Amino acid sequence: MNGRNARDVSLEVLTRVERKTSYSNLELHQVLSRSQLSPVDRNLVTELVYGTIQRRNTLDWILAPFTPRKLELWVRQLLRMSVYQLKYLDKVPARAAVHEAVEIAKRRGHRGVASVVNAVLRNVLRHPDRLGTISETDPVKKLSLEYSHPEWLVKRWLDIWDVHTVRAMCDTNNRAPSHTVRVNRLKLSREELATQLEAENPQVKVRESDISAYGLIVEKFGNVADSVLYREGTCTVQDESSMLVGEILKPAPGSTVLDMCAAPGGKATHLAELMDDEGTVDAFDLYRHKVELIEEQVRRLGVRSVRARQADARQLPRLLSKKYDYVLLDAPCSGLGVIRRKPEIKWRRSLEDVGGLVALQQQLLDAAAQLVQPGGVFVYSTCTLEPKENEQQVEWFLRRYPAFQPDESFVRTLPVDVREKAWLGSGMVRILPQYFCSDGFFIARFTHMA
Ligand SMILES: C[S@@+](CC[C@H](N)C(=O)[O-])C[C@H]1O[C@@H](n2cnc3c(N)ncnc32)[C@H](O)[C@@H]1O
Repeated sequence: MNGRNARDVSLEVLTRVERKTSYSNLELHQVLSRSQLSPVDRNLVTELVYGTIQRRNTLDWILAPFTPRKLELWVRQLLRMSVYQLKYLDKVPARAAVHEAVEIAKRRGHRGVASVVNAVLRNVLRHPDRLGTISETDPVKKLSLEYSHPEWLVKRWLDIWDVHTVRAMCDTNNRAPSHTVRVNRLKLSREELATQLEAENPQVKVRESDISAYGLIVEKFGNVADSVLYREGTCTVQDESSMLVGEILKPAPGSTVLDMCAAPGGKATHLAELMDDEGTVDAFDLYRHKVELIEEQVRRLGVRSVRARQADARQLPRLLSKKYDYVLLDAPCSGLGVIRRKPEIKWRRSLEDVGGLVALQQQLLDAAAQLVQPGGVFVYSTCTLEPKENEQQVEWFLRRYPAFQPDESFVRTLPVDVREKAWLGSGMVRILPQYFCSDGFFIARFTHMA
C-alpha cells in the first residue's frame, strides 16, 4: 500500500477518536490490526495520528485565519493532519501533503470540499510566518502554542514549577513513548528475556531500565504484544515508572494483598510475581469488561494467586469481612503524567475534572484505611502530576487517619538514578516524565501502626 492509503487510514482514526471521544492508542491498534499496510505505512499512520492530536492547538492557530468557521469534523481533521505535515515533517514535501489532502477530500466529499481544502492549505503555504516561530509574547500563550498544551494546564504547571521544568515536561510529552516490558520473573530472568527478545528479531535493541529491576526498554521490535514471547507469558507491556509501584509495595511471599482498582491488571500481576505467586492478590475493578482484562493477563502470565472480581472499591469495607497485609490504591486520576501515550488527555481534561476526581479518590482512600491490617502497608499511586490528587491527598489522609505513618523504608531500595533525579518527600516519590522519558507517576507508602 502506498502513502496515500496511510493518510486515509490516519484520517479515519483521527475522526473516530474525535467523534467517539475514545483513546487514540486503542483506535489506532484496532484500525491497524485489520489493515494490510506495510511497516513503513504503519509508522506513518502512527506518526500522523499522534502528531496531529498532540499538536492540535498549534495546528488550529496556524489554520485560524484561513479556515471557514463551520467545517465537517473530517474536513477539520484532514486540514489539521495536512498542516501537521507542513510544519513538523521534513520528509514530506509541501506539494505532496497538499495534493494528498485534496485527493482525499475528493474521494470523501465533493468538488466543493476539495477546493476549500486546496484553498486553505495554499493560503497557509503563502504565509510562512504562520508556519514558523510562534509570534505570541504572552509567556503562557507562547509555551502553550510552542509545545502544544492547553493554556490552563501550562498556567497550572507554572504555578507549581519553574519555566524550565514546565518546558522540559511539555517537550517530553510530545516525544514518542518508549516500548517497555516487565519480565515475568516466575518464568525467566531479565537477562534471559533480553536475549530471547533479541533472538526473536535480529534488528531489536534491548536496554535495561534505570528505574526498575524488572524493566527492559525494547527498540525496533514493532508491537511486543504481537510476539510469541509475549503470548507465552514471559513479559508484560508496562511503563517503567508504573513498575516502581509494585516494587515500593513489595509484598512478602505468602501474604494477603488487595489491589482496589486493578484493571487491566498490570500491577496486580506484578505483585503476584514479586510474591513468587505465593499468597493471594484480590484484584477488584468497577467494570465487568475490565475485570475480564485482568483475567486475560492472569491466564497469559500463568499466575495463580490473583483473584479478579468486580466491585465498587468504595463498598469493599462493607463487602469484605477481612483486612489485608498489603493494600494498593492505584487510583483513577486525571492522567496528566501519561500525555505522551494518550495525547488527547490534555485536550479533554479541565481543572473542574480534577475537583471531581479528588472527591472520588478521597472516598477510595476512606475505604483503603479500613482494609489495612494493623501493622500492614498501604500504597497510594497515580499517573498524574497534579498536587491536589497527590501530595495534598496524602496530607488529607494522614490528618484523617493518624494510625497511618508515612513509610520511607522504600527509599533506600530505589535505584540510585531514581534517588538522584526524582522528587522525594516524606514516604513519597514523584517522577516527572522528563527525568527518564517515562510516565509521570506519584507513589506514597504508609504503614499502619499496630
Ligand atoms: C489507574 S487505573 C488502574 C490501573 C491498574 N492498577 C494497572 O496497573 O493495570 C484505575 C482503575 O480504577 C477503576 N475504577 C474507577 N473507579 C473505581 C471504583 N469506584 N472501584 C473500583 N475500581 C474503580 C477504573 O476502571 C480503572 O481500571
